[in-house]
Amino acid sequence: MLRIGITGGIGSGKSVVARVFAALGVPVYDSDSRAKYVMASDLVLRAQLQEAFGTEAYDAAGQLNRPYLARVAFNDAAQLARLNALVHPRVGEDFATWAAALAAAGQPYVLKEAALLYESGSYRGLDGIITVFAPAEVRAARVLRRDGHRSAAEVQAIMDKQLSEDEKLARADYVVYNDDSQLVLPQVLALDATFRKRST
Ligand SMILES: CC(C)(COP(=O)(O)OP(=O)(O)OC[C@H]1O[C@@H](n2cnc3c(N)ncnc32)[C@H](O)[C@@H]1O)[C@@H](O)C(=O)NCCC(=O)NCCS
Ligand SMILES: Nc1ncnc2c1ncn2[C@@H]1O[C@H](COP(=O)(O)OP(=O)(O)OP(=O)(O)O)[C@@H](O)[C@H]1O
Repeated sequence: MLRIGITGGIGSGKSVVARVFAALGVPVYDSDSRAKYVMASDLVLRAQLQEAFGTEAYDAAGQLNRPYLARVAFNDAAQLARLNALVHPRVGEDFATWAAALAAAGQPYVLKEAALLYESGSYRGLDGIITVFAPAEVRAARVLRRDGHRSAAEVQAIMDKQLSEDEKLARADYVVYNDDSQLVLPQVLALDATFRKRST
């Protein structure tokens, strides 16, 4: 079974593109939401996050305090590195377990969707990477429309913590253009055929 990564900067549309693969029956691992699930359910990780970022890392109901962590981590490279070092290895283990079950069930390929495949090093365990491309100004406008609670400066701060589009494009094995220059569906169908063929 192939393990294919799908990445792209904030607002590139990787979740939208991943949903098209999912509609074709491809299992998709959503690293963002799995990271949040692991941060909420893994008691060791929870204790480590509270030790690193204070008890405010969780709210009174025991839920992850995302606005607090976003403020702390997206404004300070050292704090973000600390958060990543605690969370990313656990997400890696969670993905490995998830993918092993699907391999045993005979899936030809699965997708791992993550904003940070290169930055987190998790590209190393994958058989190919798709980068979803859209220019920075288009991505910023989409995120401002989607995330009402984030300011333009906050979106820019997140972009500054991610690899540039140029670098992601240079390192990608496959690219899906989601900048309105091409239709997405034919690009996804072509990749789906490629991966099914590669897996045989
Ligand atoms: C800091 C947290 C709690 C903020 O949550 P919030 O709901 O406000 O934002 P959300 O998760 O939707 O992130 C917004 C966007 O920021 C970007 N982003 C998320 N984590 C990171 C990071 N560690 N480094 C750079 N960019 C990031 C992504 O493009 C993401 O879509 C959350 O992002 C988090 O737990 N991040 C650490 C875990 C992680 O790295 N997740 C990403 C893939 S594993
Ligand atoms: N081609 C498009 N035209 C218009 N809007 C789009 C297009 N592609 C995606 N969007 C919208 O842009 C926003 C960002 O897309 P999406 O959530 O898929 O991005 P993402 O890459 O997963 O971002 P993040 O890193 O924040 O998770 C969404 O609201 C989505 O509906």
